[in-house]
Amino acid sequence: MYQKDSTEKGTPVSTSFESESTVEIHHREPDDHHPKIETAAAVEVEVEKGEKLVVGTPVRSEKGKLVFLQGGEEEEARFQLTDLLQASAEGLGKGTFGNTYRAKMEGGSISSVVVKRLRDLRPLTSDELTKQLHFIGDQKHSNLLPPLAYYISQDEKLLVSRFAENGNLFNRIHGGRGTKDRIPFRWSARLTVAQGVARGMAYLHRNTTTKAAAESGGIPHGNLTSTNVLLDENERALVADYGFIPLLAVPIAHQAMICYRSPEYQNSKKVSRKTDVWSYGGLLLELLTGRVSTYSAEKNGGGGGGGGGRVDLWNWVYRAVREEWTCEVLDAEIGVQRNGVPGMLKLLQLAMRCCEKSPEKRPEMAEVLKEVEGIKAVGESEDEEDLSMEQSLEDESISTTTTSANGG
Ligand SMILES: Nc1ncnc2c1ncn2[C@@H]1O[C@H](COP(=O)(O)OP(=O)(O)OP(=O)(O)O)[C@@H](O)[C@H]1O
Repeated sequence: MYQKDSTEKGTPVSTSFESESTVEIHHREPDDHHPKIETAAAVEVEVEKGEKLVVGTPVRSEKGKLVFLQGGEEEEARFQLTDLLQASAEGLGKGTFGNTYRAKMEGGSISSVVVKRLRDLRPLTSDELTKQLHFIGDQKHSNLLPPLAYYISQDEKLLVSRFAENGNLFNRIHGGRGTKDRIPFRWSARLTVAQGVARGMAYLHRNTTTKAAAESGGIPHGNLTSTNVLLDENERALVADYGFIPLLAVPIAHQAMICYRSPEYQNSKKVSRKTDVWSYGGLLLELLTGRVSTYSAEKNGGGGGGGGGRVDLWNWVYRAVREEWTCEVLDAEIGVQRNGVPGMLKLLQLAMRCCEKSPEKRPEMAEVLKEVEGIKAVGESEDEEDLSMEQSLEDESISTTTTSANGG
């Protein structure tokens, strides 16, 4: 197992696992406090006319081994448990499930993977846990980051996924503001991210078209935040960490979604497609305003300082729209791209609809996707014109400032 439990970002941690041949996962009969979780194994969902998706695959009993999930087979040829054992690890942070590390492997054709130590799980049987992990692994879309493999032993429950080269969206939006290290995050790139996230989310929701599937627990996402949207080497948005809420112990699950909690979630503590739509609206507000919601700032170690970066995002934007200073809510970094402003305002309106207090008034993700895909980014040459204007505005120091997540 990991010898040192450090969550400090960038702290090298030596890794070594104990090889174990048996697994002990709490076996407990369901009761009122530990209700049985419906797993996905037997659920068949009609996703489109004539197309059947069988969610959940039979689980092989492979205790104490690195088990590759569907789609991880390619990696199976590229790295094995022994490679992970020898990897050096760097703490990336601590999330709802526990600590997350980047494991850097020597040689081999895959150099880095991310390892999550799952903590505070519900008392699940081994079967329930692995079925849900396979169910999550079965979700395949180019804007999702599925886990590649898992490892379960007496002491450890590890989840392995691809390392996203460009980190998370929170840092992309807020990182390096006011410093020379800031890499501007243009409107067209933000719109592409918004569209990518909508595609990934609409895909997840597509599979909840039957009651049985909805109860299977794999989806909805349940914890969509800007730290759970990762960016690959081409800055493509990858939605991560979906479908885990049903695995978590109840008090821990209730701590999730701290950034983008919808009003009804605060009362019912139940995730749904509509709580996801609210979270997506929150994500759009963060993308458009460059502001950090007070809640995510707290979660991410106080980021968002420096002159009004931290706000109660929803109330602030609602007030702004009511009082007709709409354009002023836009992040100055994109607000100067004048040709893009109509598209930005359309996206802002969509964000507001996603954040309707009443869940029934919120659109479904499929509708959201259609709308966000209908918004066109400005052409590159227009972008360039805007940039020269932006430079002069920057000189007058009008940009809003925030700081990066995790103290970065
Ligand atoms: N596959 C990955 N590639 C690159 N960075 C990652 C990857 N997975 C997680 N991270 C980053 O590692 C850090 C810790 O992630 P973790 O999922 O443990 O917590 P979180 O996303 O901050 O919070 P929560 O789990 O509550 O949503 C975050 O900054 C996250 O963006």
